[in-house]
Amino acid sequence: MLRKWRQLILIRYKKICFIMISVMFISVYSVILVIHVGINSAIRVQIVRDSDPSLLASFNDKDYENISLQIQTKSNGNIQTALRMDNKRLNSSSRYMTKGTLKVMPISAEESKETEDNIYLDEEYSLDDNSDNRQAKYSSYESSGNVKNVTRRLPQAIIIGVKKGGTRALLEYLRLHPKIRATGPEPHFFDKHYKKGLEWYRQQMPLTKSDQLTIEKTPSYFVTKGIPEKVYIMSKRTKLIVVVRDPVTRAISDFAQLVSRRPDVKSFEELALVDNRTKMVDTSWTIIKIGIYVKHLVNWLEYFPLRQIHFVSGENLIKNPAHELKLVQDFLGLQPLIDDHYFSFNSTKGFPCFRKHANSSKIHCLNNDKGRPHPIVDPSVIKRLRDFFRPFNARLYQMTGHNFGWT
Ligand SMILES: Nc1ncnc2c1ncn2[C@@H]1O[C@H](COP(=O)(O)OS(=O)(=O)O)[C@@H](OP(=O)(O)O)[C@H]1O
Repeated sequence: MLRKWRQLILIRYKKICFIMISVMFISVYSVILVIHVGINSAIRVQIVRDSDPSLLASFNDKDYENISLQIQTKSNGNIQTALRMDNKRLNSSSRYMTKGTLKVMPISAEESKETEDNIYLDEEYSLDDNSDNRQAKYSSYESSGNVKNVTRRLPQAIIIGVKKGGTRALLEYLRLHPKIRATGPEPHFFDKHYKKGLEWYRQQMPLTKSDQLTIEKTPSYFVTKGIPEKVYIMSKRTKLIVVVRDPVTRAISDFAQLVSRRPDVKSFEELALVDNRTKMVDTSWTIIKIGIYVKHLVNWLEYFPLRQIHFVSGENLIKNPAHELKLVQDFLGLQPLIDDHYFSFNSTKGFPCFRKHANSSKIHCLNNDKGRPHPIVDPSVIKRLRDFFRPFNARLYQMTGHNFGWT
């Protein structure tokens, strides 16, 4: 009798053990499945304010480490990439603003490599809390219902380059002018979306009153073949602005951005020279090619007279932004309203920051993607690059009648 009971208990015990093990197994599997689906599915965003044409999205699900993603907007049936980021850390407080219907999705590793090779991404479009208000103001006009006398226009002026020259700073400063309306992200119409047509391009532009100028900036235009003709076809009256910077510092800045996305990339010294023995500069490296400004300028001069191209000194835009802004406003035929009162040098950041109104006490700075620390480069390689760029710089000074003072 006792034996029978023992046997019965043993059978029950085995059954209970089996059930417990199964439950544990299923739970562990489910957790793995949830994590897997969570990583691979599109990232969800919360639309914080969808009554406004500018939607503010916040990533509210969880934190993401090293993720590549893009935000696409859909407006009048057109899908546009509003923001693209590589190897970013996103958390619940990362907030991005864009227009239209939001779709946020991770980019495949393959695709993200392609972007890194051809980086013209402007991370400044990711908005920090300070610029949030600015963007809210920027969009409030569109959402105010005061749309009777406004329309979207093709840009009358374009900041066509150069990458890492200070193009974002210039656009943000110009945006302070009441007669200027500017796009937030870089539209990349002439180099990436040309097939979509001018109507698509126009739709990317902000609403403007008849006396306001529409401006966009896409720094890759300056160096991309075929674009001068395309801009000419759009309008031969388009005013062109190029922010130039010492090509050696520009190259290092461009490289610093590359490293921030691809930490495993070769050293600057290795990439800049064909080999260490001959010390020949590798002119096939995009980062070097971009800096031969005069060669790109020649392509533009085939279609536009020099008087229609205004050069901004990237160095002086940092040292004396008000002066450079005065020259740009003159070039655009605008009253020079953006003056000294708007700027305040932030010694911690090492750059000028700005007020939205001349008498406002609140100061706004560009985010940390602008003004990255530069890597230390072997002085002999710097010298080699200076020697390389010097004749091209001299020709640029001669052609433009402007000595930018690069040694
Ligand atoms: N006010 C202010 N704040 C921060 N940074 C400033 C400012 N004015 C000019 N700059 C310089 O702008 C450089 C980035 O240039 P771009 O905006 O043209 O870069 S991009 O091509 O759009 O990625 C950036 O280059 P790095 O310093 O190498 O990061 C800055 O030197």
